[in-house]
Amino acid sequence: MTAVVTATGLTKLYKSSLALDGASFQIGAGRIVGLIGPNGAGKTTALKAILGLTTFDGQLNVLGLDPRKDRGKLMEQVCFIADVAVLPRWLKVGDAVDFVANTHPRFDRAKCEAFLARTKLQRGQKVKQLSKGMIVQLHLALVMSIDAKLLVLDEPTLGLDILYRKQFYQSLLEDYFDEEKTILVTTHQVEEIEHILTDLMFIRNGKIVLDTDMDSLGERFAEVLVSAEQAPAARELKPLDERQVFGKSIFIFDNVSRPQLEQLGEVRRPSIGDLFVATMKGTYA
Ligand SMILES: Nc1ncnc2c1ncn2[C@@H]1O[C@H](COP(=O)(O)OP(=O)(O)OP(=O)(O)O)[C@@H](O)[C@H]1O
Repeated sequence: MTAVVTATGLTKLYKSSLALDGASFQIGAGRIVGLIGPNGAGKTTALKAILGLTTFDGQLNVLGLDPRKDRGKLMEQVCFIADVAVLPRWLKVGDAVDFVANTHPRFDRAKCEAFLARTKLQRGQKVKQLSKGMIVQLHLALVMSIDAKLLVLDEPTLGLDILYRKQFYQSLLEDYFDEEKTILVTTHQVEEIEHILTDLMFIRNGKIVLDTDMDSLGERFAEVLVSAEQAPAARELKPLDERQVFGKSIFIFDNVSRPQLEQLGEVRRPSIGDLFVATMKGTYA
């Protein structure tokens, strides 16, 4: 695997909290990776470290560069949308497009115009006249039109309606992504990105607690719908989680043999959301 990001023992200590606690992971080229974690888990901090926007301890290599030393060079190949994206209130939509077209060598104006045509945004509108979601739409149109090797998205669809969210992920896949590009995305709306991810990382208290590609995830984890009579036998197999639905139990198992599970009931792959809830149990205890 050609690694685009390699983190080893990534640690970030803020005054009173350990945001990253020795996190280690690798992201390969041509992957779409979801970094998923509860509030305060360290997602934004990890992204900031990757982008050279914060100091940290440990080793980090991004596209062959050290984000601490080579931020300028890195920015030529990386694009980023923050969850707190800000554009000047006086800026007109058309001027924003012109500005990026004039300053970024990898910006494709025609692509940007095509993205904007799918929104209600008008060239003459000022940022202060736009709704929250429309500002995000403008930001996404600008960033998705830059041909970057690594695209980092921190909660990219925050404040967007469901129609646009679906459209965004679809066009991320169809119009942006190719095997030369890598996307790292954080979101709390996991069910919406499930179908586009090639890899999944769970982060909790600054540590990576799950790091898997989606194919292996389906082999390792299983969800089984079990009748009340079979439930005690299922519990014997030490499930990760159990929840009740209409008098039946749904169990999630980690690394239990398929034939064994098939005797208990219908086996399927758990959704990322259910796996997340099962893995993160006790987070707010
Ligand atoms: N500038 C800062 N100064 C001090 N502590 C910080 C700072 N930024 C983040 N933290 C702390 O670091 C930890 C991780 O924060 P981070 O923003 O990385 O979490 P997150 O996973 O992105 O959370 P969320 O899903 O809520 O956005 C939290 O405990 C937070 O309080």
